[in-house]
Formats: sequence, structure tokens, C-alpha cells
Amino acid sequence: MRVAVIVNPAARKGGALARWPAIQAELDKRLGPVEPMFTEAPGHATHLALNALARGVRRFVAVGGDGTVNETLNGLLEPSGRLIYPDAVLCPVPAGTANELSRALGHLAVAGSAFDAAASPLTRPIDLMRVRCAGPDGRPVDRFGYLIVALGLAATISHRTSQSRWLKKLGEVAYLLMTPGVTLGYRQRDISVEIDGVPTGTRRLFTVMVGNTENGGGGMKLLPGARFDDGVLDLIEAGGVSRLEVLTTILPKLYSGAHVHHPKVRTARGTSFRFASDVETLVDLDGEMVGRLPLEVTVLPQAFRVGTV
Ligand SMILES: Nc1ncnc2c1ncn2[C@@H]1O[C@H](COP(=O)(O)OP(=O)(O)OP(=O)(O)O)[C@@H](O)[C@H]1O
Repeated sequence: MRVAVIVNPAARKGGALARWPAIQAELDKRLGPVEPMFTEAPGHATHLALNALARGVRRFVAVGGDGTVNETLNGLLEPSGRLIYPDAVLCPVPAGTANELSRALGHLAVAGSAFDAAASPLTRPIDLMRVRCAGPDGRPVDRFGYLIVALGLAATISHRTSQSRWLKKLGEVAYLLMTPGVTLGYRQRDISVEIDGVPTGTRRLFTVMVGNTENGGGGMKLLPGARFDDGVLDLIEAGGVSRLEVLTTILPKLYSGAHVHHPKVRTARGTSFRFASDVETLVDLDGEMVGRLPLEVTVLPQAFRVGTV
């Protein structure tokens, strides 16, 4: 089996590089001696994946966090979001901070499962999200993701966490530590929300998330009940409350998923969403800041496959 092993040495702020010898030993055991391709800069995994695809490789092991997996996946897709080669398979090996795709696949709970899946002939489909928004430089962004698109407060927490070198070294708890300070300094803003072509109004919101997986943010149950292969995306929005109430009555329930019962938290499901605001509002895709509103998210059902056991 020809396999491309793409390793982001910078994932978990360098922790992935420290873990690489142990990871390589596990991969070697199952796949035979593997030749790692180390990423040298943000975006490099996409080029490495694309080049390997051109050499006939169809199995891609992405060693890093969700950013690495996302960049690798983007190298396997046509601009339309279809796989360039339908038999391409992606196998995430968790070595980043949050590793949410690996968590959703159950790899964090079972030792060795990510390595076994990397060598297994079995695969399962995953829905893809197409995200279009304004890029950081104002130019349009058109990207694909598989976890959660967050806008507003949640995107700002993610962005500020990724900027903090020492915090990210702490792993998934980093997001939690960053949350109170960012929340207390954040202003709700009017955001218009359209679901499946139907305007649902403009509301004063702290944050909105649209996602494929129920987990996100380092082990939180952000979108309880979301399934990554059902062809539908789940939405959650929160607003019309004080910052203190967000901190004391909503955020503490994110790990259990009980926040969805809060009267100021609204949930919905759909296949396409549009958001806009007059106030600059950050957009985060799969843990990486990709731009700002206006934003359009659409689902591409079962668009790619991951290795499974
Ligand atoms: N050689 C490199 N030097 C610096 N940054 C890199 C390099 N290669 C890739 N990157 C960038 O590292 C960033 C972080 O990677 P990744 O998301 O995989 O890890 P993480 O943030 O620790 O984990 P998670 O996203 O699961 O929380 C990505 O934005 C990626 O573009």
C-alpha cells in the first residue's frame, strides 16, 4: 500500500515533533517503514498531499491536529469539493492540541486505534462543509472543512488561543483558560441568519456555530447530536444575555452539552446557512481563523472517506 505520511512538526506548538519517533514506530509496525514528509509552513500539507496524489498515492496519514488534517484534505479536493480521486482515503493521527476529528472517530478513547485505522482497508464517509467568507485581507475565501465553523466569540477564543505560544503547549485546556478573559471583553453584535434559503431574522448574538461533529473546542460537546455522516449540519447560537450569564450559565455546560437547554441558546439544522453583520466578526473553520463575515456554509454529503477499524 502506498501511503503519504504528512507530519506537522509545529502541531501542539512543537509537541508533535517530540512525539514523532513514537508515532513513527507505531506506523512502521503496521505499514512497514514509512517516509515522513514534514510540513515546512502553514498551507504546506495541501501541496504535499496534492503532489503525492499526482504520484499515485491514495492513502494519506495526517500527523498533527485538525489544522494539519484540514490542509491535507484540501489537497485531495477539486475546487468544487469533490475528491480529485474518489478512492483517496484520509487517516488522521492525533498529535495536535484538540484533535477533534480523531475524537469524533473514537481514536482518542482507544489506544492504538488511529494507527490501526491508518493501516485498515475499511473506510467510512464524512460530510464536508464548504465555507465561503471574506478573507483576513478582504479577498474571498473558499475552503472546505469537516468539524465546526464558528463565528463571533467562539472564533475569537480560538484565534486568541492559537496566538498564545505558552497556552497551546498546555493542550486542549488552553481553550478553556482563554475563555473567561475573551468573553468579558467581547461585545454581542447584530447578525442576520439565513437557513436553507429562509431568512430567520437578525439577532444580537455572541456566537454562532455550524458543524458536522458534536465535539469541538478541545473536548466540549458543542453541538449535541450532530452526526458527521448524515448530510445535515447542526447550528447553535447564543445571544441576548449578559457576558456574566454566558460565563456562569452557558460556558460551564459546554462539556456536558447541557447548554442547549438554556433559554437563550437556539439550535437548528439545515444544509445551507448565510450570516452577515455590520460589525467585523471573525470566522473560524476547524480551529483555524479563516476570515470574517459575511459567511456562507453548505454541506457536501459524504464527500470524503477516512480509514476506520
Ligand atoms: N513547519 C511549520 N511551521 C509552523 N507552522 C506550521 C508548520 N507546518 C504547519 N504549520 C501550521 O501549524 C498550525 C497548527 O497545526 P494543527 O492545527 O495541526 O495543530 P494544533 O493547532 O496544535 O492542533 P488542533 O488544531 O487540533 O487544536 C496549522 O495552522 C498549520 O498551518
